[in-house]
Amino acid sequence: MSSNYLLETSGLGLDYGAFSAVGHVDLKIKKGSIHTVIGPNGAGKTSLFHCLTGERKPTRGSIHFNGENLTYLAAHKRVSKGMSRSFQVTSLFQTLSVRENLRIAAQGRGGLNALKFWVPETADKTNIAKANEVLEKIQLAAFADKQAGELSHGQQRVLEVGMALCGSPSLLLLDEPTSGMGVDDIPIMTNLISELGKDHTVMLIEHNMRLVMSISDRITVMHQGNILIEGSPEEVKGDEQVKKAYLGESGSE
Ligand SMILES: Nc1ncnc2c1ncn2[C@@H]1O[C@H](COP(=O)(O)OP(=O)(O)OP(=O)(O)O)[C@@H](O)[C@H]1O
Repeated sequence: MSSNYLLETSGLGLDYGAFSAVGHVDLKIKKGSIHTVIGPNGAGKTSLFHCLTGERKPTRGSIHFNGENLTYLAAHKRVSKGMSRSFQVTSLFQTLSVRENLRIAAQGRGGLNALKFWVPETADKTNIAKANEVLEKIQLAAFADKQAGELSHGQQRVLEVGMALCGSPSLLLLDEPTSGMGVDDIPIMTNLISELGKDHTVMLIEHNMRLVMSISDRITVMHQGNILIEGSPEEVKGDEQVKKAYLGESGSE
């Protein structure tokens, strides 16, 4: 496997019964890039994402990460290999402070440790330091002692990304980071992902075309379970096949 790529799939596919949600996907994500997967509704983006995170076992093909085959590795073991996905708003601890949420996420780096009540003092100091570092990065330091449930929806989505960052991932996987966000909050997420892209490899699924076109290094367009094209934002923007695939799509801007 070429060392240029952090993640490579080969012939990756996922069937739901007789239906192929993902056909044969060869996805290559370059180290240090922001790589976005787009496509019309039902194109198979989320199914592909779930194969990458380990939430779904692929029906065929392989996934190599850092040169290692982890096609069938459990989701929590992928986290310890350096793959981290954003949490869902529903998985935030609403009545705990923003800092506590981050500390718990940092504690969970080794898997299910997040749920342990007793943590050695030195490890806890490291987790608190990580939480504080991430607080700065996601620009929520001013809200550190607020309950997560008191944040705006947009800030909660930012906190989800922060929780994924607490795992110090080499690959950050984001599933529609702006979904449900108000238009005023979208630039905050756009800037955050763009900033994170400076020292992380980021793979995301996203519908907001303004965000996609402004921050992506590479874009993979999926259609009916397969890759239609992969290219730079400019290449994708002008592609006739892509326009055709999106015809009749109202979910994209
Ligand atoms: N659990 C499931 N069982 C059967 N079919 C499913 C299941 N999950 C998804 N599908 C189907 O697989 C296809 C791909 O769905 P998927 O959610 O991966 O697409 P998507 O590109 O993420 O779409 P969207 O942009 O709407 O989220 C769709 O036709 C969907 O109806």
